[in-house]
Order: sequence, then C-alpha cells, then structure tokens
Amino acid sequence: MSTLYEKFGGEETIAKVVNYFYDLVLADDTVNHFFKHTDMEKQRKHQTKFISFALGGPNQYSGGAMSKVHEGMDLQPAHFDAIVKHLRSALLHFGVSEDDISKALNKVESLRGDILYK
Ligand code: HEM
Repeated sequence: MSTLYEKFGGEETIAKVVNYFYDLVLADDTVNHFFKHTDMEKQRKHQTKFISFALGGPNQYSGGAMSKVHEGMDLQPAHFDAIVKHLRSALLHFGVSEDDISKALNKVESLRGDILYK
C-alpha cells in the first residue's frame, strides 16, 4: 500500500513542507526555545524526520527510541500540541486533504506517550 509520503511526492515535496513547518515552529515561543542550542542543520533534520514520520515515509521510530531521544526535555502537552498544530497548518497549506491530515496526526499522536515528560 502506498504511503502519504509517496502520494505527496516523497523527499522533494517533504522538503517544501519542512521549510514551511520550520518557519512556523521557529516563530512560536511555546516551542522555539527547545531548539535554541540545536544547530540549524540538526534542527532541519529533526523537522524533516518529524514530517516524514507523520506521512509514513522512511525513518519510522519505535516509542523506545523516541523516549530516549527526548530524554531530559520534559516536554509537556502544550509543546506537543503546538507541534501538531503547526504540522496541521503546513499540510493544509500544501493542499493535503482533511482525511490525509487526520491520518498524519494520528500517526504523530501514537508517540505522544513516549515523548512527553521524559
Ligand atoms: C512524534 C513526534 C516527534 C518525533 C517523531 C520526533 C523525532 C525526533 C528525532 C528523530 C530526534 C533525533 C535528533 C535528530 O534526528 O536530529 C529528535 C530530537 C529532538 N526533538 Fe523531537 N520528535 C517529536 C516531537 C518533538 C516535540 C513535540 C519537540 C519539542 C517541542 C521535539 C524537540 C526535539 C529536540 C529539541 C530534539 C533534539 C535536537 C538536538 O539534537 O539538539 N520533538 N526528535
């Protein structure tokens, strides 16, 4: 079965969504401080992995791996929700249907418990 990732043109389209998403995240004081000490390249890598994950592309993560990666950040629901909101806006901006957006958001939600409060 083809993934949303393939449906939207794979890496090339993802890069465009990432740029847009990246601007939204950096403009948002709720979450931008988490990336203050992260170098730009790593930050972009994070956003790309995040979007690819949401759309079912390569880089699928286990909850265990995600809980380790976000260890020490003590991420709260408000942070997670802000990221989800920006993902939604970015996908809407690129004309992704509500149906497909729901699928992407469900995917991201599945990791909420592994990422929060670590
Ligand atoms: C389903 C949701 C998420 C996924 C799939 C995800 C994915 C990842 C991955 C793969 C890394 C490893 C670092 C890398 O590849 O460069 C990472 C690191 C990180 N994530 Fe997430 N993430 C999620 C949610 C969040 C949220 C909600 C925040 C904060 C608002 C966040 C902030 C960070 C930060 C600050 C790093 C460390 C970057 C660094 O190395 O300095 N993540 N994330």
